[in-house]
Amino acid sequence: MKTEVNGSEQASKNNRVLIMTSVEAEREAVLRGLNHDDRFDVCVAGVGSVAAAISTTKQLAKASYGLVVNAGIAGGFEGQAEIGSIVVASAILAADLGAETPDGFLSVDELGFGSSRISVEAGLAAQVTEAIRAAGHTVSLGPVITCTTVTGTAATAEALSHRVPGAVAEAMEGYGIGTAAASYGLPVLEIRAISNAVGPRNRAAWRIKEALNALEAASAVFVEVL
Ligand SMILES: O=C(O)c1cccc(C(=O)CC[C@H]2O[C@@H](n3cnc4c(=O)[nH]cnc43)[C@H](O)[C@@H]2O)c1
Repeated sequence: MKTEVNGSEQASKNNRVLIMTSVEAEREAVLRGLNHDDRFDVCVAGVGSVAAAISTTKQLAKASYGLVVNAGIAGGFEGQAEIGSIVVASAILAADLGAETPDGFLSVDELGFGSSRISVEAGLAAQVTEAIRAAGHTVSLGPVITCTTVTGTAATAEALSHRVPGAVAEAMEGYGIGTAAASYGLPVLEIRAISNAVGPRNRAAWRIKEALNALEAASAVFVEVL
């Protein structure tokens, strides 16, 4: 739709935001942070890229948005994102989409079958990061990887951080949600709160409550910047 502003015709911007989480507990944390702002729809995507891509596509077919955000909890890479902190993706990468060879991993890009990378709006990601920091929270901006399998050994954690230098966090839906958003020509962001360290499996050490509190705090910032 075009509107007349100060005598010049400008495209009116759709300011509605679709936020996709993996599970209901994350959705509730985001809703608490948003404080009933009706510019935002918050939907459960399911776990894993495929479920998330399908759910996102279905929601995008039902209503019109200007931005899609994947929000939830995640594993943080050692030295990059501590438990209870927040990460904002500078890019979303499908880190295990490709082929294993005796000489190492080949991404789908290297295989010539597409792209394992979803770009985010760099300016907006930086703005959200700054706003979260200004609100007094610990936040890192960096690549967030999407994996089909939650990492459970130090060897896999190390291989992934070599594969994606500077990766700050690992989750399971960003690439699927980003692919759905891109198919509608929409920008995407991925914002996660860290519940556990990426490495040897220790489910008892996951700090889900702490991460959900951080996710709620990050979501309160969305109201001002998105
Ligand atoms: O048990 C609960 O109360 C609970 C509450 C909220 C979320 C959960 C989940 O298990 C969410 C699964 C979701 O979390 C992401 N995630 C978290 N840590 C990792 C990780 O180390 N590696 C990969 N993914 C991680 C992921 O996106 C899952 O879909 C439970």
